[in-house]
Amino acid sequence: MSHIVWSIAGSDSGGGAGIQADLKATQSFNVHCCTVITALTAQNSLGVEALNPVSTTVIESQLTALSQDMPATVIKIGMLANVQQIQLIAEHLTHYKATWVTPPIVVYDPVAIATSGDALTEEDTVDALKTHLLPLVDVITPNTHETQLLTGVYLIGPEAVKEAAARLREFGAKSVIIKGGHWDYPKGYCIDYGVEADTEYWLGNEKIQTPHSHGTGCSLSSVMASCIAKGYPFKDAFILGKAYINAGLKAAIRYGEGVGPVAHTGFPVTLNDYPQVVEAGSWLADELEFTLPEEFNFAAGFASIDDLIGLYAVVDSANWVEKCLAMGVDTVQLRIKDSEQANLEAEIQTAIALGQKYGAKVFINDYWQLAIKHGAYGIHLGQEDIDKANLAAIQEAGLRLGISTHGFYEMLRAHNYRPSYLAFGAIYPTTTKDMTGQIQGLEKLTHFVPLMEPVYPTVAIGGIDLSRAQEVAATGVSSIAVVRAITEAQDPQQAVLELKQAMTQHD
Ligand SMILES: Cc1ncc(COP(=O)(O)OP(=O)(O)O)c(N)n1
Ligand SMILES: Cc1ncsc1CCOP(=O)(O)O
Ligand SMILES: [Mg+2]
Repeated sequence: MSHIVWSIAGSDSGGGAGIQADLKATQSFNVHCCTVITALTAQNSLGVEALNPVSTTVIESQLTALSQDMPATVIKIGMLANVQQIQLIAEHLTHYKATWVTPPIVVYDPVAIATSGDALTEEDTVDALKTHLLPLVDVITPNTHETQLLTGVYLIGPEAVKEAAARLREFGAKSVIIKGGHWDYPKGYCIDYGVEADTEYWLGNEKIQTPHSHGTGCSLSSVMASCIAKGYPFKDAFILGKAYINAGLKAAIRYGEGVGPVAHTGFPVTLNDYPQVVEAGSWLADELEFTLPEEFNFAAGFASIDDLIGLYAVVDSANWVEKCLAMGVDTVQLRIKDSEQANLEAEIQTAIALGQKYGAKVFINDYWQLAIKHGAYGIHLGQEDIDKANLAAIQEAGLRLGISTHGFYEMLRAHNYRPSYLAFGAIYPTTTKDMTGQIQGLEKLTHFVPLMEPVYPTVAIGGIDLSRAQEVAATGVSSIAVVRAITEAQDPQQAVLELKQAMTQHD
């Protein structure tokens, strides 16, 4: 599907920030970017020489032309040079949000100061931003300085960052990301904070040492706008923005005598460029003095899987476990969702014993205590299950651990635990489980696999049948997990044979 992002921002004659950066960043994510230019800045690598704001009449004519023919999925706002511009943009956003069939999502990167330290507004715009613009913003992405300017909160530590984010939400911004590029806490690290609805999260990565960071804010918010336009959750959009910037900083070179622009290197393909999800119990969390929720324990590094996971059947009874093993399915998971089921423990025990009898890999979903008690080959846990399970006990017992992920945030979170495999889904719509809002699609799988497959076996799950197995396998994923493609097949044995064949015939 084609997506349109509008960038409402200033032109940077030096080509490193503003509209010029936005066009390169959106292009890297194959998103079409329309532009509404608010100022023609005269700047180079050494600084800003003139602002040259565009008149509100000219801005309005650009908005009118675009709104008549090319409405945006996401509107990204950067430099607004004066109060009149802020008011004009706010009026138009209000109108779009009230009248468009699909109201646009607004991403605001509050550009006030250039990397050089020069001001990028004609006057003090803080009050106008708070009154007119912030109530229309879906996600705001200030850096340390911009946060302090907008909130008056000095960011001396994690609690202050949270307080500043809460202020921005009081002004009306629905979600807030406070970028930590200018912090140096813990030393040598860059820590970012995000809050949306009732969830908050922290990301961290080692600082990339380069003077050439011009245009990072504009580029990051444009990547976010592109990913949000493609339907990615805000968290995932931010993670991709971070990874994009990290890769770009590593590749940045000097043009001119001063600060060079961040490089634009396409979709981030190197895991090392991605930030860590700061997980309670991890080293970074300890440094930031985050406390562990009670009874939570962190453990990383689980036993590896002996051979290929291959065709992975997910079934709801020991009887089906046996049928699958007899048919030559490589890996089987017992997934019983009714915890009140009378024979639950017996079913688990039988499934584990069958795995041993066939010398096969049998995973138990959810019931980690029973899996340990009866010596299962492995356990499969979802993201919510991780917080409740005793990971150290699973690790000590030597059981393999598979973790479900739905997107880039969860992928990085799961990576903290160094599990035995990572599952990604749902790839397609499925009737087996309610996955509303969590359908990943083949494109995301195509990005996920090369990032993770060098580290773990990867598993694709959700809506996969014979007609789709080949295209899924073509992503390089090592395993395909299915429920209905086997359990609802007219001839399950034939289905197993054909699925296995499709998995090897994708090249
Ligand atoms: C191989 C595989 N991948 C994902 C899941 C889903 O697990 P989870 O998120 O724990 O959800 P439930 O299966 O418990 O509903 C899975 N079971 N297997
Ligand atoms: C358990 C699970 N987790 C994500 S999708 C899914 C169900 C997959 O079932 P099917 O293969 O029938 O679509
Ligand atoms: Mg589960």
